[in-house]
Amino acid sequence: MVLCPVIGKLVGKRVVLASASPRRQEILNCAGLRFEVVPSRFKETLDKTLFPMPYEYAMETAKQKALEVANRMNVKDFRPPDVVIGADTIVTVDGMILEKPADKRDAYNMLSRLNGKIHSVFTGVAIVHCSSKDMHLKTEVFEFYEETKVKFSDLSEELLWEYIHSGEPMDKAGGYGIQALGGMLVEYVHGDFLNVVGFPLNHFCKKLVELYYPPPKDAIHHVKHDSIPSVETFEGLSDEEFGSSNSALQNATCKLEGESASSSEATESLGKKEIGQHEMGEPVVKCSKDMENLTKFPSPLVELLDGFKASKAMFVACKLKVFDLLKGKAILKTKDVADHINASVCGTERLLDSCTALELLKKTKQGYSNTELADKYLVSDSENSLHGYIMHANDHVWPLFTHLESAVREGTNQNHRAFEKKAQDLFQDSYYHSMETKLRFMNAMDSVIKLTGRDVATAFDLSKFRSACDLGGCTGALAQVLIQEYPNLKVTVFDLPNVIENVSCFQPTGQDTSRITFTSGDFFKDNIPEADLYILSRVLHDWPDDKIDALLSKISYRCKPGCALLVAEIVLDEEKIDPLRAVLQSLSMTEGKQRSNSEYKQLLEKYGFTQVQTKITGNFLDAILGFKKTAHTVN
Ligand SMILES: C[S@@+](CC[C@H](N)C(=O)[O-])C[C@H]1O[C@@H](n2cnc3c(N)ncnc32)[C@H](O)[C@@H]1O
Repeated sequence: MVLCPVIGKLVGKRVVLASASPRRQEILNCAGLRFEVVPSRFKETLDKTLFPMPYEYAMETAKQKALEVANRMNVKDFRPPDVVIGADTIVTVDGMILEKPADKRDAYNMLSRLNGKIHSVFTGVAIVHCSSKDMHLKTEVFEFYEETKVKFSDLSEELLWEYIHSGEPMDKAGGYGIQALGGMLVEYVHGDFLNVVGFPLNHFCKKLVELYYPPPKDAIHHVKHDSIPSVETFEGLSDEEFGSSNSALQNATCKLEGESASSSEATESLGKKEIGQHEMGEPVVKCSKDMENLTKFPSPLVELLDGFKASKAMFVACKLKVFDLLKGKAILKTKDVADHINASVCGTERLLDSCTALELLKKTKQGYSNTELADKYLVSDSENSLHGYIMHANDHVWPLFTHLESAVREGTNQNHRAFEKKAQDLFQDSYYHSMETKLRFMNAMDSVIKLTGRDVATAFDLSKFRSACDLGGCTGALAQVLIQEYPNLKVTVFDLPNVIENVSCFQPTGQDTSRITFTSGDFFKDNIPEADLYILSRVLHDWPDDKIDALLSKISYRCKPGCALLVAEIVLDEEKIDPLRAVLQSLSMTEGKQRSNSEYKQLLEKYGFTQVQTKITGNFLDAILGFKKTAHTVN
């Protein structure tokens, strides 16, 4: 239930709390806010001496926490959330800022400083509104702080230590938690209690009012519509009106003359308050923005409803090479584009307009041209082109997803329905069943690694390894990055014979590839080459447990103590609901599955790899590294 009408302003928006604090989550949850939690990775290490006032430090830290999350999510999800909320709580006493204690001794020092005295608790809050254009994040930051004074009783050493040994002080600013055992230390509080807990809810709601309910404008603005006379609207009803129990009011849609409902019907449903004076003989309907929001089609659902149309529009424009035609500074009229792509003028116009609405093209009087985003990623021969991956999505993934309902009902891959061919082996029978599909798949893999390979290769320091073997290394795109990053490394790319036969057309010109060797074989049946470092990039998620067992047993057997296995996959969160692209990818129902960090760790440990570390890169693929401890025996 949404208790506070201003919180309702955030309904339908993707709101993220950039804080791991369970107390902040609880306060905002209780207020009825729906949000995701993405703890910030911003280190709280700003130089305190740069801030004349302690609350300035708290506000800056809150802002940096929120911005870090907004940036990370923009890169990860290719679009930012709508709102990110950051907060930072500090305690100040005798001009000193106290944050979370590092250990028990630190907690003792802090609590001794507070003992018997009045101190201030400041929480800085940043509300960051996000948007993005061509993947460039734009932010608007609104900040505030709240101060609460707290008086500690005179406490004995024994009590202080007893409290410290309870473990409660460790993750709390100032070393105490007022909402739990720490409440016993406090004589009185002046100000907002929840601010001491970690989040000044009252001030937050006031800030939302300020942001979303600007004072009513004297000016009434005119709404223009082709088929109806211009009418006037007021913006911003009061909270009271917004929260009115009159359900007819809440459910009412603004009805204007010329629309199907008569004005008397409108008067009835909206009540007198909503129907204004007649000016110049025209009815004036006062329609608050809040009511619009309540009755508006929820935007996240609109995005989901239309998402498939947007994807397909981009796929088709790529397939017809529209972006290739408009590459660089080219500007073309509809007719010219239609002629070049051999398509109808009316169909081409609709496609070009849709791509413009999707911000892939720009439209001016002179014609259509590529946006920066399209030039960089959608032109088929650009350095960072995702064209290959998009064609794979169009020609392979799309048909599979048209049978999603059957996939869910039957719990199986839908190759037989989508391609009229049962796939015993995903690669031989599906991706590689013709030269065309094989090259398309190889192109898709190549294009993704060109964009993410560097992050995988540098997720860990691999400089101590002299030889690597990229199992299922496909075109050798990751091998290319590895030899550039590590001058002493030689890489063997191991893949199926019909892949290795075709790698030559993917090799970069003018680069030294002498440290890369291509070897063909089947990693389930054949011996795998010897190496210090084995790599499995996007291999494990494709196979069922028995195949994984065969492959990892073989690698473990070949891998000498001190040597390592590097896995590149999208790592799911422990709840397996994030990142979205991995969750959705699993719907195509290959026999394999996506895994969480703890599952990858367990899997690697099962096959004799220790010190397993994971790096979430923030790019398309994450990296997991484990070291072989002792020789593993294959059963
Ligand atoms: C999903 S692709 C990943 C390619 C590449 N590692 C990457 O991350 O872009 C899986 C690769 O494993 C290869 N592969 C599949 N089955 C194989 C097998 N039995 N032996 C060797 N390679 C195999 C495929 O040919 C393909 O190149």
